[in-house]
Amino acid sequence: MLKDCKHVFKLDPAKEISDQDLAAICESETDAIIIGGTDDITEDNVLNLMARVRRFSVPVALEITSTDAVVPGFDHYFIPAVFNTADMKWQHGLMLEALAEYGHLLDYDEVSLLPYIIMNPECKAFRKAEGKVVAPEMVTHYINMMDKLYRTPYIYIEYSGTYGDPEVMRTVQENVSQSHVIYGGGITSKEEAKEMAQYADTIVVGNIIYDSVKKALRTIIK
Ligand SMILES: CC(C)=CCC/C(C)=C/CC/C(C)=C/CC/C(C)=C/CC/C(C)=C/CC/C(C)=C/CC/C(C)=C/COP(=O)(O)OP(=O)(O)O
Ligand SMILES: O=P(O)(O)OC[C@@H](O)CO
Ligand SMILES: [Mg+2]
Repeated sequence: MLKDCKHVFKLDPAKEISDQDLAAICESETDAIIIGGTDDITEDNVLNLMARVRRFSVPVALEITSTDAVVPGFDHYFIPAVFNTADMKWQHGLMLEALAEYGHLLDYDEVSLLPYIIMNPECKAFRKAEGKVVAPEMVTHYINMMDKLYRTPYIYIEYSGTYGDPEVMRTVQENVSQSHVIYGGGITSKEEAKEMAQYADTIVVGNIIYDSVKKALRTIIK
């Protein structure tokens, strides 16, 4: 689903957003909405946000971070897999348990793996997924492993909450051959969006929505 998307907004079901701001986001020229977050994700808040976003025609996907909060009716589902983790449960262990329990309900055409390298050690997702710090000289090796050996469909370079290092993204771009690169983290302006869009196929904009919808809308580059 993200393969045709240059710009995506990520909405957090645990955060409040007014109808007016949500309409501005959903009626913007963004290519898609992902609903997802790390903490306090419940069936209720996912269902509520999905129903509100569904009033608009923008495609909407769910990033599953809790098996208790999987709601039918999304256009697509993403399952995160963290590659720089100290505990493989965050790469495939939880996924395998979920498949053993719920696999019979899955339509694999509507589900994609979302492989992450989490670069910001301060972010919630890094802490939750027991991240291992990635030294700049290791970026190439992660990319070669994921892109050329695992041949993952996507590689999500996650700086959630902080603006990333363009040199790291340049290294990613120079080494990737087939994976679709997603960049997310700290984008708050058109200039930052343009800079990261040079290196990534898709850029994801999240937190700024909750500080200033006006600024968030300016990150849409076409
Ligand atoms: C209808 C249908 C599809 C039914 C399917 C039935 C079903 C339940 C199938 C199960 C599917 C499955 C295999 C699920 C596995 C789920 C699982 C537990 C995966 C592990 C998730 C994981 C690795 C979480 C780690 C954290 C992480 C990478 C989160 C990603 C999102 C992210 C980075 C958000 C940004 O953080 P944020 O919360 O915004 O932080 P701030 O507040 O600081 O901004
Ligand atoms: O919230 P921000 O920092 O914009 O990051 C977007 C997204 O990559 C979070 O998963
Ligand atoms: Mg967030």
